[in-house]
Amino acid sequence: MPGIAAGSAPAGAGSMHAHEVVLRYGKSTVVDGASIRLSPGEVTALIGPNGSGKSTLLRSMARLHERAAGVITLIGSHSEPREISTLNGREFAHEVTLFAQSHATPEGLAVADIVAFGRHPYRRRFAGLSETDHAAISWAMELTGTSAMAQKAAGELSGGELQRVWLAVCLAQQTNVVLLDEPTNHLDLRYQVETLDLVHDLARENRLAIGIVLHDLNQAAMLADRLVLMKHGRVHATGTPAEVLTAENLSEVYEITVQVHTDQQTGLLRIEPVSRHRQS
Ligand SMILES: Nc1ncnc2c1ncn2[C@@H]1O[C@H](COP(=O)(O)OP(=O)(O)OP(=O)(O)O)[C@@H](O)[C@H]1O
Repeated sequence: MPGIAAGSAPAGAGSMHAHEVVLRYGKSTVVDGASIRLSPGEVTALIGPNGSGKSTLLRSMARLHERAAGVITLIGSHSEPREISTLNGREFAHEVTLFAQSHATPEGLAVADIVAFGRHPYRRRFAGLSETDHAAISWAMELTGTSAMAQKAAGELSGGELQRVWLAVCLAQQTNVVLLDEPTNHLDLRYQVETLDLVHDLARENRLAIGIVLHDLNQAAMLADRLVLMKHGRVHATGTPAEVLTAENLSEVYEITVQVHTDQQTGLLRIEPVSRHRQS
């Protein structure tokens, strides 16, 4: 995937603040008073064990899960802070996109037509794609390495290829806030690294505010400016990677022994869970 070219990229400078959010499935509370702030130019990673509430929190920030309590504020590129529930659908879709963990595959549709879904918030009823739409679609496909498969049917793609197509749909939407739920799932080593590099560049070069769920703590240490470590629906720790990725925090949350050291060559934190077979 190539680096980011100017032109079709979003303007940047949006941000989002979720405050004391409570989320439930039926009577069961799965997020209990969590707060998270996404700032322009920064990658904020949500980490934590399975079932700790990361995806549900992200979905509530995308207005896909109703809140039982809490406030989520969006600061758009040129506007005052607004509670996200007060924006109409089109306004919200201009500001926030979500890369979800699972999608129904539109088997017969060509990749370019799927990426065009990302332009939906900008299109008038029955109108074709504008030049701006085409430019945004090409930009998103180039960044995600999907241009060469533009005319292929979705049903002919591998899981990882499809994953990149859905990422292209999000980018074609050209929002200032980007929410990504495990975008490196199913990707091979090359596309894992390239996707993380892309996320980094989108934050740095386009000043997007990015919230990303990651399971791989070494990827989180490499990519994130800020981390939110969750356990049982609550924020256990938040701060820079050095503040959050301590052996103590990780052992408490994952309930195993974890070693943390700084790689001498890269200066990055390396997190290593210790197998019980290696413990003396
Ligand atoms: N559709 C659902 N109906 C009922 N409970 C659900 C549903 N989806 C998730 N949950 C529950 O909500 C809690 C939080 O789930 P969530 O998917 O947000 O966690 P997560 O931290 O993203 O997990 P993972 O790392 O496994 O993706 C879990 O206990 C889960 O069982």
